[in-house]
Amino acid sequence: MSAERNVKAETKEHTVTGQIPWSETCFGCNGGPNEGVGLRLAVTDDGYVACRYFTKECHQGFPGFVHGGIIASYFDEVLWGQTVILAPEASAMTVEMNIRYLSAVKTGQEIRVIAKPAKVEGRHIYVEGFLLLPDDTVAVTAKAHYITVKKSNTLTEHENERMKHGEEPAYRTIRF
Ligand SMILES: CCCCCCCCCCCCCC(=O)SCCNC(=O)CCNC(=O)[C@H](O)C(C)(C)COP(=O)(O)OP(=O)(O)OC[C@H]1O[C@@H](n2cnc3c(N)ncnc32)[C@H](O)[C@@H]1OP(=O)(O)O
Repeated sequence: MSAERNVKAETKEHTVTGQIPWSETCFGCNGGPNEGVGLRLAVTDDGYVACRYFTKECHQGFPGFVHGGIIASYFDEVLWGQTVILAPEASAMTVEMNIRYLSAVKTGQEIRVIAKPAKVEGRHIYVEGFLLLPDDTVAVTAKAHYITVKKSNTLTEHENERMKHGEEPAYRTIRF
């Protein structure tokens, strides 16, 4: 496997057109006192799901660096966002994920996590993504495979109540 390390992405500004609804009960969405991750997923006009995120000190593995399991959570959440665009009437669960950690990600900095437009084959949704450091270095890449299930099989009435809908994205463009 080739190691495409220290590669800088060629970036451009993308227009944000909306935000994926988030849930208080989800570890990836909830950034409250229980120390969830707290990601907000923006949707761009060219079909990406993208997230600007300030990495938290409480998510350290090695001192000063984000734990690899937390980085996996960033991807599980952001790549999952593509499944919401593709199958809003369903809910999708992760069945496989492959992550390549190319460069360490420091805590206390703003990163961007991006999900490319997905490939769909029946119930199977395949999504790829990447994480950019502030200097546009591609630090992590990921591929995930989701399977759609009926929403009623995964969300309780209580969870549905705690879904947030009307929030506006915090930014109008995102560079990646
Ligand atoms: C807008 C909504 C908001 C919600 C807010 C909350 C935010 C949530 C954010 C969450 C974000 C993060 C998300 C998370 O963290 S999701 C949490 C982590 N993931 C899981 O726990 C999933 C565990 N798996 C299952 O529960 C079942 O397998 C599911 C329900 C997915 C399918 O079981 P079901 O009984 O329905 O279907 P089936 O068994 O007939 O299989 C169907 C097809 O799938 C294929 N297959 C199955 N497994 C695998 C595998 N491992 N690799 C490759 N392929 C696999 C299988 O061969 C078959 O293929 P085909 O024969 O059709 O070709």
